[in-house]
Amino acid sequence: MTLISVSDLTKTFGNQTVVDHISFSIESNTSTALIGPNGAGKTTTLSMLTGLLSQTSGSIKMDGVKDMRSVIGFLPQYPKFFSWLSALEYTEMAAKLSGVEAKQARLQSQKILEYVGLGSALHKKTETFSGGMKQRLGIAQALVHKPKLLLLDEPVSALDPVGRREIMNLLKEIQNETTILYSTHILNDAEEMTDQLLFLRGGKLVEKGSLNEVRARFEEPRIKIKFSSQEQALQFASQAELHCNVEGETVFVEIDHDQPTMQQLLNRLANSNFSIESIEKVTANLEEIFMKVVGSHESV
Ligand SMILES: Nc1ncnc2c1ncn2[C@@H]1O[C@H](COP(=O)(O)OP(=O)(O)OP(=O)(O)O)[C@@H](O)[C@H]1O
Repeated sequence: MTLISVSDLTKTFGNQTVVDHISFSIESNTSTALIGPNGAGKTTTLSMLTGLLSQTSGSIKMDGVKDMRSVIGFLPQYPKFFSWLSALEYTEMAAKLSGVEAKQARLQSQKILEYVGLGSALHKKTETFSGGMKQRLGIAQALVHKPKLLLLDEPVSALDPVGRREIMNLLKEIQNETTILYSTHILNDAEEMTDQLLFLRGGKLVEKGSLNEVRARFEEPRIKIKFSSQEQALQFASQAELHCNVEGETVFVEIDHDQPTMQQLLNRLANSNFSIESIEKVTANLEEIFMKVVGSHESV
């Protein structure tokens, strides 16, 4: 079921269009990543979805919802945690600001802090928290009023690899109960849990689809052959009459319309005097795909 539909959403500041007629929809209980380099328009898009920023044109619609703010939870890119508040006080404050009644706010805050793994830090001041704990707290305050849509602006960008993994695992769990839209400039973050990828570049939506769909469009399969020396690699590449790139003693043979097949190459190498260390089929990694997608010009 479609939870939110965005149509031709546009934002201009002065004469600069920073979000340019983007359209997409998000299904309930799915996770969507808004991916793009610095300045692509991710924060501006999320700010319009939260209602913090009004759009210049275009529409944002959620079926049956008049005031979207009541059904949206938001974690900004640089949240302020008020160092003098405890985790419980901070989360309760967020709940009350979202209209939750006082007694219920306390109960829901305790519950959500347990859920995000801060059960033992309820009464600790936020100033003592690590980066990972702060992100957990930020997610808790965004979830405390039980929103239908959770918006997260770069939730893992400032974390080390361990913190990043922990938060991504938490988001995977949350996704079972809530719909998530998060921004990132790191495609690897989107690898496991994301149903839909939206690539922004210069304010335009340049690609959208599932990770597998995007992969299929941009993966550029190659066969990687490692020779015993660079000399052999260069010799093979010059004789092969195939599209080859040489890196040290390794040759990457591009596959175009399924040609050449692995079998063809193996047959060819078996009938030669080349000394081969390994041969395997490889595809572009996610970072390479990201560079290709954000380097494209067409909008979708
Ligand atoms: N209030 C504003 N006034 C003028 N220009 C703005 C304003 N807010 C954002 N911009 C411009 O809009 C563009 C998009 O910014 P935005 O913060 O949305 O990008 P982003 O993709 O979130 O980048 P980052 O990854 O660096 O956070 C940038 O060129 C930015 O300078």
